[in-house]
Amino acid sequence: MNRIQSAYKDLFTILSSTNPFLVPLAFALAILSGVLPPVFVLASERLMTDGLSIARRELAFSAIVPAMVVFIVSAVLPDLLNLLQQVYVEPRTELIFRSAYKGRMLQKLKKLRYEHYENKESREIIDKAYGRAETAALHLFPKYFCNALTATVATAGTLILFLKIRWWFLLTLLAPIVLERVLCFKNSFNIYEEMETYWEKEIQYEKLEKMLCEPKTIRENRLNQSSDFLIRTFQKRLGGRNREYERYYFQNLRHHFTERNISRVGQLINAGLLLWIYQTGELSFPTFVALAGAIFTTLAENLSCYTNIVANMGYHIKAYEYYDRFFNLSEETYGEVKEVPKDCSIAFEDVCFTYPGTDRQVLSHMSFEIRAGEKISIVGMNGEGKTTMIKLLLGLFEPDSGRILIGGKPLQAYAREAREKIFGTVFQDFTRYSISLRENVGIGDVEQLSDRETVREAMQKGNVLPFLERLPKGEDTMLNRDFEGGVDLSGGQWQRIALARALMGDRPVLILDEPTSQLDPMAESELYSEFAKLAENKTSLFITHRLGSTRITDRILVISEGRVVDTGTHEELLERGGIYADMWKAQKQWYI
Ligand SMILES: Nc1ncnc2c1ncn2[C@@H]1O[C@H](COP(=O)(O)OP(=O)(O)OP(=O)(O)O)[C@@H](O)[C@H]1O
Repeated sequence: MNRIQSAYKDLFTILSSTNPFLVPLAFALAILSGVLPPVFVLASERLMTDGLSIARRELAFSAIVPAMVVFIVSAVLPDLLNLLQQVYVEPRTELIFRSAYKGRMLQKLKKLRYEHYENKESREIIDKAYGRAETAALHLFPKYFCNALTATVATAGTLILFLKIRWWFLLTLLAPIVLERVLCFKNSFNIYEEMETYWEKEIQYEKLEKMLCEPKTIRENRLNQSSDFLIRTFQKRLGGRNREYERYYFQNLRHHFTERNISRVGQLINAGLLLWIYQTGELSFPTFVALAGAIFTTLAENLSCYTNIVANMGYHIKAYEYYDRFFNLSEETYGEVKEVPKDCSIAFEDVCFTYPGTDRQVLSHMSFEIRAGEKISIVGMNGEGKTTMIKLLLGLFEPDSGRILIGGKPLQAYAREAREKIFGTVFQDFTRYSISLRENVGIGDVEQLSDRETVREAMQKGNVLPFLERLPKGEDTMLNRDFEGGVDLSGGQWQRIALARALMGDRPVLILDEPTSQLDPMAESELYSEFAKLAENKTSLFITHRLGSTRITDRILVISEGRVVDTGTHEELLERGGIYADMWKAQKQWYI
């Protein structure tokens, strides 16, 4: 109950701060829509009474006109009010909620600890909250709130007409629907819980479906002729899920059937009671017909609408639980040190790390030191922990034990603004933003985004200029084909843009994770010969599988099983033998 209250408080605050007229308008429409049904019952009774009097020539025909007008207005107006609700209030509210909720959630996403994005449980909370909160809000208002208001007014108005005949109609009319809804209320939560258990399975086929629509996948599928196999896999997953739905609904069919018919039986009983009273001569024929009609129409519709809302509200309040849990997810924490260290030495002291939600220790007592300004290659076989080590160095994850020091201070000691200015990074799976080329580079340091000279300098260092000249609008060309006139680039060209982006802001630590994997031999060779200049005055970490390239750095760290197992220059490591020498021998035979 408290959650419903606070949800509504929040919704009304959002709406009134954006459009102060929307809530009063929705209230007015809802109340007027509720007043009209009992008026319709009265008008139809009056119409029949007057009609019979006219037939008996007791009244002139013109006497029926007022009742006829009220009858027509009360019959037609609800549809018009409903239309106004559907074409104005609901879409307008939807837009307001979308802006408010998306805005808030994006702000929270920005601050969230990065580890939540790679953690299954947190991912579920994020996805459910992000996908459902807005829909839940829209159901709570205007749908449920206004419909409940209309139904309450309409039901109360119609019940008064029955109470004037017998007080106990209050019990006989309400008891069946209350009983039905108590059962449905309980069951609607069960349906929700049932659906929750299948969420993971739904994700499995939804992700595959999304993948099947992507150009990258379509291209590979055409070549491998794997489309049919993957479509069959998708259908198998979807079919399995549908069978679970069917089984569930079949199991509950009898249950639903019994529940949903309690109110129908109640309607018949109440119509019988009304007939019994009519037989005593206490009711006129028009009153009997109008009220009997109300039992099966006005009253039935409004009571069932009202109670349906109560039943389904549980579903949407559950969505708010995810919304609350999302906002309770922990955020990045920062320290007090606001200055970027002058001496950007790096030290890992006995660092251990296991990804949240997994058992395997990926970094195991990792220790090493890198002096300020030193250029280091990091090598090792696949899956040994190189990228994980970088994620910890960037503060995306925190070690389970041990310390990471930058310039002699723990990483956590630095304030956000300082930490953001320490690292320039190119990840293996860098992002290809659908914005202009200049912006793609410039967002490496947003403060300098509008400084064309600085952005151009970074482009030059990243070797972007040679292909920039060939683009239709030069550096203002939109990249990716999501926009009209957008241009797609080759993998290597994108990689050069990512490198230029990392060079923005002249950050003291440069981290390059496989930066040449997509470059042609000429561009790769150029990057190696330019490396000393690119990394000038910077502490640099260069993760690579191309062992020859390690000679551009001062020293190599060899990573195996989550720790540094050897360090030295290319020549020293070859002489000493070991993992590096073995990897070099294996690779050399194909190049020399
Ligand atoms: N988000 C994650 N959650 C759980 N385990 C992960 C996650 N990311 C990586 N791992 C695991 O951590 C181990 C080390 O991965 P990492 O990416 O650090 O290796 P790497 O040395 O960079 O490999 P490569 O040379 O192939 O890039 C792998 O076994 C991988 O499966």
